[in-house]
Amino acid sequence: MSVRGAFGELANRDQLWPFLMPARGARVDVSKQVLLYIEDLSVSFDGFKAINNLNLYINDGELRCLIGANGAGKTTLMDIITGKTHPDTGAVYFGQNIDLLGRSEAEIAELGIGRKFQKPTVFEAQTVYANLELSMRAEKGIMASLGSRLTGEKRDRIDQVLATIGLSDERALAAGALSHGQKQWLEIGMLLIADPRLLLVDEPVAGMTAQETERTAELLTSLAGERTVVVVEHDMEFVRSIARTVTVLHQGSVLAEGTMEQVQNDPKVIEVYLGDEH
Ligand SMILES: Nc1ncnc2c1ncn2[C@@H]1O[C@H](COP(=O)(O)OP(=O)(O)OP(=O)(O)O)[C@@H](O)[C@H]1O
Repeated sequence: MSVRGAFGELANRDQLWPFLMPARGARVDVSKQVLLYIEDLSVSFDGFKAINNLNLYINDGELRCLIGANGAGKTTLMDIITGKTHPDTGAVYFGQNIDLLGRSEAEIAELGIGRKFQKPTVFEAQTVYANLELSMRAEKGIMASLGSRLTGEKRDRIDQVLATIGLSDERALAAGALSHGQKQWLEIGMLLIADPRLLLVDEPVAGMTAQETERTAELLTSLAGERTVVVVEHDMEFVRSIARTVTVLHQGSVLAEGTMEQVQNDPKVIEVYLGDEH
């Protein structure tokens, strides 16, 4: 399923004149229903293969969970997708037409790939609303941040995101006053402002209460469909509650893939990862 192909002159033009770019995500070719192609990917650190000939395909609109023991390569994989780490070999395509390798982190974010790190990094002294407003201004670039006022459309967008993340009633609260779970949702909201096509979420429920975990499951499930969501998580109960397809990474490669039930009963997985739980 090779996706190497002509990237085209148009894309080069877009790089030169970003203001000519059509609406975000509009150019991503998902005619084969696959949003992310990762093929024959490898990267070594000091001779150690953190990613080892990895092949992974994420369908457009799906909610995929990545699991794997410590050091399996999950973070490194996210780092490669988002342009933070450059692989030694392999291909990473966004849709069939956009080669992500060689692009900067900023360019990849611009293309509609948002990443949520484990620790929330909201602006604690600012209100929930102001945090969302700030990400909108950052998103729109320098021109928008030169003292321009929010238009009605932008305010509607913030209201919409507040409703999605369940923080409409907390809009005037300082972000620092939110619970840990609420901060995580706010940070997801800050990513949603940019309307990403693909959302990469690292350990979203670590440190959350049971109720917050449940709410996060609902949130991520509701985001899938319209967007594609890839979640890295260690909490197996949570993974069970949200995942339709689970990919198990081990030593930088895909060890197994399928429903939670399938991977749970896969002897290879039991041996290397879920053994203790069984
Ligand atoms: N920049 C780096 N330099 C050297 N080694 C690295 C670097 N980044 C990752 N590694 C190594 O690569 C391996 C894979 O690490 P990675 O962080 O991707 O695993 P992970 O699956 O995310 O683990 P965890 O669940 O603990 O976060 C580990 O052995 C790690 O020590």
